[in-house]
Amino acid sequence: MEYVLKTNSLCKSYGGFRALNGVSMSVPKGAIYGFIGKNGAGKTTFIRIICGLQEPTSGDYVLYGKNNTDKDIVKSRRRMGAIVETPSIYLDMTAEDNLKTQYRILGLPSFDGLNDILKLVGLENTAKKKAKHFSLGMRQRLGIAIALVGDPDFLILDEPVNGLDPQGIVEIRELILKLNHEKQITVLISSHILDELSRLATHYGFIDKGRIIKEITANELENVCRKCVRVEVTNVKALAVLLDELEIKYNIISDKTVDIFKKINVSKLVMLLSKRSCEVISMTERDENLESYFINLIGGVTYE
Ligand SMILES: Nc1ncnc2c1ncn2[C@@H]1O[C@H](COP(=O)(O)OP(=O)(O)OP(=O)(O)O)[C@@H](O)[C@H]1O
Repeated sequence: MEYVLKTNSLCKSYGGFRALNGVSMSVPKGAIYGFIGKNGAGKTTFIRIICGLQEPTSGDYVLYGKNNTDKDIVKSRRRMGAIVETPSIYLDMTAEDNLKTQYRILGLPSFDGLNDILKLVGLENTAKKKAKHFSLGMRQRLGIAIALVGDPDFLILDEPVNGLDPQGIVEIRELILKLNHEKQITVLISSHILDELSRLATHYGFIDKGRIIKEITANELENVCRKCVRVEVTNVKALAVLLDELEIKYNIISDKTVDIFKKINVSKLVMLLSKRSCEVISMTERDENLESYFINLIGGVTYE
């Protein structure tokens, strides 16, 4: 597997406080990597370090094959666009002038591709409207447009849908998917809006108290979180044999419980089992999602 970013035991201390405590994570090329953690978990600190805005206290990382201590890390960073915390836009300027400013900051010789970027983020018709008159969603899309100047193939977005209304959230989602699918841009996206992230991400990294507690692919997570009915019976073996006969998928959880991954006809199941001297003690529908998975991971604590 090819990785855009690999970090190795990154630590960051502020005085005596460890904001990052040995973060090792890997972002595969082509991924939409959902970076999940509650407020204060260390997401922004991590992103600031990767963007070169802060130095790690210890540990290192490799971005596009270059170690952060390597002089050529600057070249790797040119392949990256980012929004850290809030997008850096000039409110008194139009979308076009904001982009032109970014072209100049990056020292690009012409404004080639500017109109394409405006179109891509759906701001091509904003003409002379200044960014201060944009909706929050438009500002966020302008922030992404600015991050796209220089044609990056890795985009880092820190909480891009925070504070947006449902329509704004959908627009950002569609934009991120378009950038990933059509332009093959790898995206690292931090968020604590897990329902939204679960519609996008191909990979997840969970951070808590400055530590990565789990990395998992969306497919793996789907298997873990599959909708199922948990059935408690007096004879698991009899239930397993019956489910095999009916070609229904299941997981044996304990010597009394089985998770069944299909809608089942309860009365039929109870009747068939009773013929095999097996009683059903209880039956519960389980629908674990990204949010409950995360809460379980961090030890059952709710988050803001
Ligand atoms: N410059 C700083 N000086 C001291 N402490 C800091 C500094 N920056 C961040 N911290 C602390 O480090 C911890 C991690 O902060 P960080 O902003 O990285 O978290 P986060 O996961 O991005 O949270 P949020 O979702 O609220 O943005 C927090 O406890 C924060 O108070």
